[in-house]
Parts: sequence; C-alpha cells; structure tokens
Amino acid sequence: MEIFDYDNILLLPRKCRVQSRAECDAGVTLGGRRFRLPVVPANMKTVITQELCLWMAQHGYFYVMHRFDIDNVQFVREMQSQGSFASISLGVKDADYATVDTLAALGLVPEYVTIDIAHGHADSVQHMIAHIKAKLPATFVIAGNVGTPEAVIDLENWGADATKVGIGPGKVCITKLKTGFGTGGWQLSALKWCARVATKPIIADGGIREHGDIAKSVRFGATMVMIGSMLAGHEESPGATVEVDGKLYKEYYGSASDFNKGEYRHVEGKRILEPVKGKLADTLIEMEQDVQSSISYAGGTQLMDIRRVNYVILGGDNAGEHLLM
Ligand SMILES: NC(=O)C1=CN([C@@H]2O[C@H](COP(=O)(O)OP(=O)(O)OC[C@H]3O[C@@H](n4cnc5c(N)ncnc54)[C@H](OP(=O)(O)O)[C@@H]3O)[C@@H](O)[C@H]2O)C=CC1
Ligand SMILES: Nc1nc2c(ncn2[C@@H]2O[C@H](COP(=O)(O)O)[C@@H](O)[C@H]2O)c(=O)[nH]1
Repeated sequence: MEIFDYDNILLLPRKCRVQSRAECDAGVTLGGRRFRLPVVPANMKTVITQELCLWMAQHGYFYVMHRFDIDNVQFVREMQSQGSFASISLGVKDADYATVDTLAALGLVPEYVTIDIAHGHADSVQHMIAHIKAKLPATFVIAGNVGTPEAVIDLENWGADATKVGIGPGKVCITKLKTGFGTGGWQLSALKWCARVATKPIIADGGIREHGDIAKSVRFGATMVMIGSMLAGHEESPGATVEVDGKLYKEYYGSASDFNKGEYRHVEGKRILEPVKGKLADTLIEMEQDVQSSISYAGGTQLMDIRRVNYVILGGDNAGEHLLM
C-alpha cells in the first residue's frame, strides 16, 4: 500500500475548461442539502458554538454542534425555530439514548446526527445507529471516527449514512503517542484506502493544515473535510483569548484532553494556542475561492471533477507519478 500524507502529495493539473474561477462550483451535497463548501468546523468546544452554528447554516455552510455540556433537545428546538437545520453530536452513553428518546417523543427531528466517539468501530456505535434509525428514521446519521476499510464497511452496513475517517491526525491529538494507534502521519492514504470500499460519503477528519489539503482530500475520496485547528483561531472562536508578547491567540484543546473532560482520565488530547487570524467569514470565503481554483486546475467546473486528476508523491519510498488509466 502507498503511504503518504497531505504534505507529500501534489495534484497534477488538467487543461482548463473555464474562463474564470468564478465558474467553478465549490458546493457539495450532503444528506439532501447543498452546501457552498466541502468544509465543516470540528464539533469541538473551542471551535463551534450555537451562535456560529446558526450563522453557518444561514450562510450556506454545513455545521456540526459539539456534544459537551449542552442541552441537545433545546439546541434542536432553537435552531429549527429560527429556520435552520439542526445538526447535533451524540455519544453512546445512557444520556445520549435518553436524548434520542426525548427528541422522538417531542417530534423534534434533527436533520443530522453525528455519533462522535474516539473508536467508532464498535458495538456501541452499531447500537446507537440502530436506536437513532428506529426513533428518528428521517435523520441523516454520520458515524465515526474510524480509520480502516473494515470499519467503513461495518458502519455503512449498520445504517450510517456517512462515515467520519481519522483516528489521531488532529493537531491537538496525542492518540498516536498514548496508544500507538491511528492514521496520524498517513491520514490521506488512509482516506484513500477507506474510500475504495465506501458506498456513502466520507468526511475526512483531522490533519488539514492548508487550504489545498481540502482538494487533496476530495481527490482521495472525501465528500467533506472536518477542520479544527485552522478554524479555531478566529475572532468569533469560542476558545479563551490569550495574549503572549503582545500577540493574540485563541486556546484550542482536544475533546479528549483534560481541559475538555475536567479530569485526567483516558486523556488523548492536549491544549495549544492558535494565533488569531481575523474573521471566520473571511477565512471561509478564502477557502471557497481556493477550492474554486483547485477545480479549475483539475480542468473541471464541479468539486468532484477533482477526483479525476493524477498526482505525484514527493520523496520517500513511494515517490513517483501516479496516472489514472
Ligand atoms: N478522532 C480522534 O482521533 C479522536 C477523537 N476523540 C474525541 O474525543 C471526544 C471523546 O471521545 P470518547 O472518549 O470516545 O468519548 P466518550 O468519553 O463519550 O466515550 C465514549 C464511549 O466509548 C468508550 N470508549 C472510548 N474510547 C474507547 C476505546 N478506545 N475502546 C473502547 N471503548 C472506548 C467510553 O468508555 P470508557 O471511557 O470507559 O473507556 C465510552 O463508553 C470525542 O469528541 C472524540 O471524537 C478522542 C480521541 C481520538
Ligand atoms: N486524538 C484526538 N483527536 C481529537 C481530539 N479532539 C478532537 N480531535 C480530532 O481532531 C479533529 C480536528 O483536527 P485538526 O487537525 O483539524 O485540528 C477533530 O475533528 C477530531 O476528530 C482529542 O482530544 N484527541
């Protein structure tokens, strides 16, 4: 198997088919809704808030609310009463089952539920998918996180409508160090490996460090990418603002860090500071423009045209040109 990651892959251009990059559509469909960008902010406490969720939905972006210290039922009610779709996260514990039961009893149907646990290839996820499908059959279920084709096949067979791929490539992740497992360091080739067997959308989660990594993810099979660190350092970001030597930073911590958990038990995440880089809206616009450019380099007009391009692997044992035949 070829092993590579975002920093040692380059995509190869095809003849341009547009007069302007404005003709390229960076939009993507997930769960029957069209979004203007294949990017979703990570469902983490230092990345997303209810206010940002509403703003994103109202401006044509997908979002997934985090699942920590919030009332999911109230969240669904408030988002839907403001005319937005509701996209929540759940774990696999008794309280999460109770949330599903309450939503169903109240007739509150979230449009999207993301089952979000560290090791998503698990019986607990199978049971939770079955429970959601029984109680909220219209809800689009994203399940993860996983890092192997076997896991993608199982989750899809268990009823997931999309899978989330990425165990340990995140910037605040220490899973690789603490457990010896994961896709950290080879996330892009793990995505390719998983995408070969996927019949439903994949969200590539973690490891995106540059805007060009969005196109690379799409090339290797992602429908969408989930991004934490690159979206955590904005003026609107919920992490605490910290000043160091006159420069402003936002704190960004892992969901499995002691900062999020409130205790040091099964810690697989750490806390870092991200430099504040202006407004989220401006970064999302720049990402959209960069994805439009990517599509034009791919010789296309639509996001999925990126899937057709060849690529080179730079350096290492797998170095070389890879042509689509
Ligand atoms: N993408 C990634 O690489 C990772 C992401 N995370 C994020 O951190 C947050 C917390 O995750 P998580 O700890 O799973 O959530 P929870 O604390 O809600 O745990 C979910 C359930 O899975 C169990 N569990 C957790 N890890 C494992 C494992 N390795 N093997 C077997 N059972 C397990 C837990 O039990 P118990 O705690 O008793 O074992 C619990 O019952 C999530 O948002 C998750 O996405 C965390 C690590 C890696
Ligand atoms: N191993 C861990 N992974 C985590 C933790 N908290 C979040 N995450 C994952 O990281 C991505 C974001 O990655 P980034 O490279 O864009 O910053 C996020 O979506 C989760 O899947 C954690 O504590 N440990």
